[in-house]
Amino acid sequence: MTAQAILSLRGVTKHFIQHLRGGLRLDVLDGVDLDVCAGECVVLDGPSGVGKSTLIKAIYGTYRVDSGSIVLGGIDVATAEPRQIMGLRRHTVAQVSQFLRVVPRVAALDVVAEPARARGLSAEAARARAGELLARLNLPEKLWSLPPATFSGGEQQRVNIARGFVVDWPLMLLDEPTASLDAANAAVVADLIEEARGRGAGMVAICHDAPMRARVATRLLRMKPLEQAA
Ligand SMILES: Nc1ncnc2c1ncn2[C@@H]1O[C@H](COP(=O)(O)OP(=O)(O)OP(=O)(O)O)[C@@H](O)[C@H]1O
Repeated sequence: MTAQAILSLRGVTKHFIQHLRGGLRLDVLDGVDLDVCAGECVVLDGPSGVGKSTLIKAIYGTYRVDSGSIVLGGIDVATAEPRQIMGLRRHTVAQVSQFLRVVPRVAALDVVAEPARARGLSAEAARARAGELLARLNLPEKLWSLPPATFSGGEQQRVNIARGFVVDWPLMLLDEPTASLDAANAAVVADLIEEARGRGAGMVAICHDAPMRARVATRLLRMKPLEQAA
């Protein structure tokens, strides 16, 4: 691990067995190395199906990898116990996908404030920070007290983004965070990414939109499809 690396991957390898295709073996990641330092936003680059989401899910501890190491916060996610992964998700790493996992009957403002509350901020301070973010992301204030279940795709995505940025995470994993946003809101997300980088956050992102990618990426990790055995 280099001096200031927040995240360090070495030799990460992963395959899937596709049971619906007669147990076909699909090799997706083969020896991925990556260091992400404070203030960097590394964008994963490669064709559809190359393994970008798989790599993000492996870093977040959702997918187990076959071999290699994924070190963040002094813990190797590749071999960590579930409670260590939960600890990393509470203090060190956040994943922001394009879809909000809707919590029934909880107001949008509280959905956004919750990670800040979980990190010890008072209810008042967490809600104030949540409100600032929702306002910046142009979510009408009349929606803040409603559960997001019935919100449009773009409204839910903005709630999700606000929830991701409500805490100053050391590492953020962004999976198409602007996929259903208009240009004005996508620009706000780009600002939030830049501000988080300025605070020293490291980021790994998937971003298909070329102008957005050009704006946020400090570096690309080029991923190539693996040759599959016949
Ligand atoms: N849980 C799973 N079980 C079996 N195969 C999977 C699983 N998750 C992903 N795959 C397969 O692994 C390959 C890589 O998928 P992944 O979603 O990581 O690609 P991607 O690069 O993010 O693609 P896209 O840009 O289209 O989102 C695909 O062929 C996919 O079908």
